Amino acid sequence: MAVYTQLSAGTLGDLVAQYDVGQLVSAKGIAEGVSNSNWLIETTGAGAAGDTRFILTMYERRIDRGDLPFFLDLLDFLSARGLPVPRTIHDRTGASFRLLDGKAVALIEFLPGVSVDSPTAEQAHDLGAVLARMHLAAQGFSGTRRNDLGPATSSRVLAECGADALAAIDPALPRAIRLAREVAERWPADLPQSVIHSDLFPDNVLMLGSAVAGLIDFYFACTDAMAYDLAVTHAAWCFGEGGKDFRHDIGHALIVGYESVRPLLGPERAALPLLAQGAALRFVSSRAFDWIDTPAGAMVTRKDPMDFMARLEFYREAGDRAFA
Ligand SMILES: Nc1ncnc2c1ncn2[C@@H]1O[C@H](COP(=O)(O)OP(=O)(O)OP(=O)(O)O)[C@@H](O)[C@H]1O
Ligand SMILES: N[C@@H](CCO)C(=O)O
Repeated sequence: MAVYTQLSAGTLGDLVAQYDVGQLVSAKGIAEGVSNSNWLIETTGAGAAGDTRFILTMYERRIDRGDLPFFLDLLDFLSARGLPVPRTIHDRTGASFRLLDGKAVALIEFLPGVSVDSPTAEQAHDLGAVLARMHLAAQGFSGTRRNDLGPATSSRVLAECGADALAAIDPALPRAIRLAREVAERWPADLPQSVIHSDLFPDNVLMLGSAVAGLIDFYFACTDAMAYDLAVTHAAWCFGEGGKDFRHDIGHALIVGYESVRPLLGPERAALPLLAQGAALRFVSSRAFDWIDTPAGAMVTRKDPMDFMARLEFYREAGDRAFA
């Protein structure tokens, strides 16, 4: 479920009329996603581009409205540089978002493509290349945003969850408290940075055949190490069910694809095993926090932190071998 707010046809029609996109034809709630409400909007089309399909997003929670200009300007910046990123449709006054019943809403370009559960090596190679192109392009973006989900945060969040609450999820989970502290203490501070996506899971990538057609959901984008973004993507894409069954072919293709555009520096490559552990802990901590925070009967599917504990243990044990 990801339509938290019901909007009447009249409200939607009035909203769409604020944009030069033609008249509202239909609006369908999109089930995927958990953070925001999303609708697929169809219109009669207008304006230079003549597009008739759009995504309407209502920002429900977690997103600080002060960050919206950063996220939406970033989409426009990357799209204008030829990256497969949806641009923001600006309203007739030029604004990239509007307020509706006190909540921010934005109309976003619709991109074709489907999310894949189990990528091919070709898809992983293209994803790596697109990620590197995005990093290089984003170095020219003037906005900055601190990563508020870095290793120090993971460590603090897990400690605050507490060993007892973590053990209630799984007896092996409290160990994450110590591991997160150790990773945070060893975290490299001087790797080259750009604006990174930092949440590039399969559900945030739209594929057409073996090529990436869209990168979406930039709402965790922040200024941080490019190699960390590669490590997040590696952790998100290269494992089977439950974080088991590492797929070396996918990891290899991802890194080769990335380096076909932007070769890694020596210190970046050397840091990958640690960065991947930090990436795994980022999702262990946010998932554990959400698990404890979400009542069992809530209509939101809780994501299992143990899927990323399995990845963490793999990266600890495999070291450089995971990135060969
Ligand atoms: N620009 C786009 N073009 C085509 N489809 C899109 C676009 N943006 C979003 N979608 C569709 O809407 C779904 C939900 O979007 P998204 O993942 O951004 O949801 P969310 O609730 O904001 O994020 P989260 O993944 O954090 O739950 C996506 O899975 C995709 O199917
Ligand atoms: N992609 C994340 C959710 C957003 O932080 C996860 O799978 O835990």
